[in-house]
Amino acid sequence: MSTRLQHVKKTFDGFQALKGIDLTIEDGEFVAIVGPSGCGKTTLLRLIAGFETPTEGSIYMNDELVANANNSMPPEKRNLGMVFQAFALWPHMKVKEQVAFPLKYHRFVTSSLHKNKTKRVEEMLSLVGLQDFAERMPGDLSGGQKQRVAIARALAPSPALLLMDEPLSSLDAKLRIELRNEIQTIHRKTNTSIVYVTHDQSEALAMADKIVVMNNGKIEQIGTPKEIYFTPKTEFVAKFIGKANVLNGKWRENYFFPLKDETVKWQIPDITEDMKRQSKCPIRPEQLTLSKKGNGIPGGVRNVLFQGREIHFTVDTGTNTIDVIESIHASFQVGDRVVVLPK
Ligand SMILES: Nc1ncnc2c1ncn2[C@@H]1O[C@H](COP(=O)(O)OP(=O)(O)OP(=O)(O)O)[C@@H](O)[C@H]1O
Repeated sequence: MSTRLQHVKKTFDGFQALKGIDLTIEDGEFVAIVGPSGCGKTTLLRLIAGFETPTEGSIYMNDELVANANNSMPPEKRNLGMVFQAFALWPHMKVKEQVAFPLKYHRFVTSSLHKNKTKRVEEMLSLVGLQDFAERMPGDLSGGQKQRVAIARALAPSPALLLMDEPLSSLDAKLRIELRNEIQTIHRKTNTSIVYVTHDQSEALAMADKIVVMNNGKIEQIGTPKEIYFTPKTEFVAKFIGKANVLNGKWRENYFFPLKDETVKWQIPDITEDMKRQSKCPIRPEQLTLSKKGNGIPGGVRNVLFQGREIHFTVDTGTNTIDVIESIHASFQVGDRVVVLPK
């Protein structure tokens, strides 16, 4: 199912939480919504789900108008599944009953799924690796297992759109990576459209077909993970996704001059015209290197963080700090005078 938001605004008691959102989620697409706390991610998801009504603008599902300021189709009439941060399982139901529940009550369940509920429950539990846990109660499951049940339950009626709000944020780091891989596999197998809200940019980069970066109730940029990472349109996107350095300087075509001294001239491709107009150059720490001398920005090493696979350096240029990621063979120490160069 495709979902389209057109000029959607949402105001709560005079506070504008969404300031005009235009977004299309194509059929089968995995869209991640990222942004800092309070930027409007959950509000956007709740509007798509039908828990909130837009103050202005329209929402369409498969070209059918489902919501505008005057009318809003309730959640149960939209063909959706939902998974939230809190596991929200019913405490008195066995795992298999939790997954069977929407097969009885979701209004879009096909008659074949409805007739073969037991088989569908088995299928869903094996999809999330819980085939041996059908008889357990939620209280006897770990956090990761609970979230797997919530995913199986949401997917059982085969919804056309799955909405996930920070589904992994209450799990520990190792489980997050494990379930991240599982959600991707599930997406490949089911091809359900997914809208996935997270404040974790690495989750979005790893999982999504398309990333929507939000800030302050607005969309800053929509793009593939590679587009967002390598060609951020704004300083906010560059810093929020992957923590780029944003250097000030002058541009002449594809040449960037980070200093007044124009002998320091770097050739940098693929920078958006927006950033050039602002005389800024977003550059990733791993795209930079340190040297004792050369055609770069001079500074002093302020901090050295050994990370096992790489070393993170912070260089103080007098006006700014620049982050540089080097291989473990780099041997600079705090206090060394260096120059920063593109690799
Ligand atoms: N029912 C409400 N009444 C009043 N203000 C609200 C309501 N719901 C959300 N807001 C406000 O709208 C803004 C956006 O909230 P939202 O929950 O969408 O942000 P978020 O990006 O999901 O944040 P987080 O990552 O912290 O969950 C916030 O300033 C919030 O306080």
